[in-house]
Amino acid sequence: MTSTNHSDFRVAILQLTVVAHKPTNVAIAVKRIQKAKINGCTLVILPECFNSPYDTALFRQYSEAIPGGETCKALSQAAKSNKVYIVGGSIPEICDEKIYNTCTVWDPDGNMIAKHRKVHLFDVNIPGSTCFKESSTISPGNSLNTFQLGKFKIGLGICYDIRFSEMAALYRKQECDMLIYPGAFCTEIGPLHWSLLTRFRAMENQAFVAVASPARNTDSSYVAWGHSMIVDPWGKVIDKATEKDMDLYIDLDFGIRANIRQQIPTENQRRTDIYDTIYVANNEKNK
Ligand SMILES: NC(=O)CCC(=O)C(=O)O
Repeated sequence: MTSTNHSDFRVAILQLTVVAHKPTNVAIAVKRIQKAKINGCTLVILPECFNSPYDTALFRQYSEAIPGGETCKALSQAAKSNKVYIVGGSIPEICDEKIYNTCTVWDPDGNMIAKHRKVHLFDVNIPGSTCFKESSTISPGNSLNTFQLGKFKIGLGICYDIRFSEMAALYRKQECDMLIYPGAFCTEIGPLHWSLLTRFRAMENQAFVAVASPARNTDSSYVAWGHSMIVDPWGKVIDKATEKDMDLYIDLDFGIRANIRQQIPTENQRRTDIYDTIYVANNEKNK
């Protein structure tokens, strides 16, 4: 479990305050990306719905084409002028009249190198707490998506996607070194599940996991939990934010991932003969 002072690269998680005015959200993101670059970061991660309130009634109004819309143009330019990789949180995307909750990834030349549409939509009904039906306006994505940062492979999910261990396991199977989930848990569920899920996905997949939330804004209809964080492959929280508007800059040493995979080699110890039939058996039963 030893760690060294070696850093493969420095990552920034920008916990931005999201307001109703889209150009303000985008301008603030661009400024903070520049600041992350000045602080030596190679990869910058933005929160879920960083250019729009997280509100089903507003997603269509805020939506834009990818990659032709104004937010993508700003992210592409910011990546290019600062020579950084950007995981652009998520934005409401419009395509063929459908709306998606979509994350874009930009390389230091300003090229879009990946795009992930939220696969699992946040439809929950907890009486007296949280009722949200993302599927009332958002359509789900149907694919898993990764990108390469040098020799490291990174898998993408958006918020509610983190609850589905199968998705993370598939990324593990694709040998992802890190998983990134822009997310906006609410203040009711966040305290119990946000950190737990992040640590669990990191520990069970022996990968770094970063979650990036908007800052808490009590003026918005949906109040985000905040507490963006990054967890190492042992499940240890390397750094975390409070609920406030703030940025994290974290050095990542991927050697630690090789260590845990060697020391606790669960990857080679899987009894797939027993449990990989779990859904097959269910499907057969339901026929
Ligand atoms: N934006 C989301 O998907 C919220 C997910 C969430 O709060 C959860 O509890 O899961």
